[in-house]
Amino acid sequence: MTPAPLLPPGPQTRFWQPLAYVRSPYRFFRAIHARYGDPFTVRTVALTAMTAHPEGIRQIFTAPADTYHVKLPPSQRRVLGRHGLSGLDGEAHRRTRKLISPSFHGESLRGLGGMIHATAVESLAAWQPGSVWEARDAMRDIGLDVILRTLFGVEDRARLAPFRAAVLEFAGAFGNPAFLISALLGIEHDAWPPNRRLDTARHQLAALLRENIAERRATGTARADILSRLMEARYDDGTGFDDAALVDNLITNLVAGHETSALSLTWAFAWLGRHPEVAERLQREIDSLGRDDDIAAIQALPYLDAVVKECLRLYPAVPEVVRMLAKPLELRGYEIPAGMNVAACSAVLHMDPAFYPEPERFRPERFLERPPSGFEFIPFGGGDRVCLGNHFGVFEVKIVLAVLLTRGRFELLDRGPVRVARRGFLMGPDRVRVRFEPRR
Ligand code: HEM
Repeated sequence: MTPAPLLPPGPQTRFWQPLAYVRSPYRFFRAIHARYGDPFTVRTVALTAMTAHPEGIRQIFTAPADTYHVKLPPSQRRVLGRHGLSGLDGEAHRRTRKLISPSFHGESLRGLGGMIHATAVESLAAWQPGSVWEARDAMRDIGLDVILRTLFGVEDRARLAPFRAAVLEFAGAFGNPAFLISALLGIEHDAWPPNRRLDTARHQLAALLRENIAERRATGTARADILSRLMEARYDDGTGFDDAALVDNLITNLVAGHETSALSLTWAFAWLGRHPEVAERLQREIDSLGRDDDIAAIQALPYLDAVVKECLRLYPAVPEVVRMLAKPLELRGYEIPAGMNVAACSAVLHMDPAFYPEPERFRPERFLERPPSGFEFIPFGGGDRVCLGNHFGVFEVKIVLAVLLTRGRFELLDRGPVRVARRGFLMGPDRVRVRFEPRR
């Protein structure tokens, strides 16, 4: 009989761990790391060997692609579909990513700046002076409108309403706690109400997207949005995405992209309201531009860049980046067997005083004094599956913040200790109420 492999140390309890993980992954990972060292083994959704050390993270992110495979659980397939990037692995993933990636980077991204700017300006114009809003809701509305314009290409006012309703219903269905709990428990029946609500919502959204695609195929209208770019993209053999792949990739990006950016913006309000000295320095830098529609100038502001990174560092929306092993992997002296998961733990790495002195403090200056390496700062994951929207997300957050701070004044009403809450699959700040006054 072959001996069981020696895994990194970790607690032995079976039931307490998933519960503690679901309640607060930050507290859970930090406590276990402090007790057992690095790497460590935990039982979250599955048995997982984790590291928060840059060397271990390098080993995970630079391993050959065939070290890992993707097995989307049925609940995730229900949300993302069968033909989107997240469900692919190996060569199929590499090929598809190569085809999609240019639409989210470089020239294509620069072309989207005007749409994001217009979305932020229109949202702000609708707010009443003195109104109080929950930052998460307001930022989510902006995030959804950004998606509708940049990804789906919906600009026509008359068509916005049904699209917005379909996206909101779909986002509500996959973020519904009842759906998340049933997904964790493996309840997959089509007739189960949370599953049925999700299927119906996805079906309606997909129908609108297919209609939009068919119209473009018929009229051949070329536009600056991402859907147009995806429709024009070609593999080396001259073929492109069929409708099913277009729809699933648009929906994948909607799921992966709308709430993550909105949570980063919400964190910005939570932190700036508690740190007036940072808010003043940022305001001076943004005001120095004199206008808020010079997209290239906004992107080049060093302090704005540092503020956005510090918001991404403290409580990363995805506290651990997981890979499923198809082959054994050497992780800091341990051989982790195929079938297990490995994970890079940003929740612990981003709090390591060796890289981030006084890690609990919100201090954007740290990114100007000592920019971290790619294995010391991982809010977007890394390696072959690094977030497809890493540039898009930061680009969007910077434009929206620049517009809001140029045109508005914001007073944070909830100034107590920072509290973090689960937001579906993600983590984000709890209760960030803000009072708005126009500046000009
Ligand atoms: C601040 C905003 C965002 C954060 C913090 C974030 C974070 C992440 C993380 C941690 C991953 C997993 C990466 C890995 O496994 O190594 C990921 C994957 C992904 N993200 Fe993002 N994301 C953000 C914005 C976006 C946006 C705006 C989009 C698209 C519009 C997007 C699309 C995706 C996609 C498609 C994947 C899967 C990539 C693949 O499997 O190849 N994300 N994101």
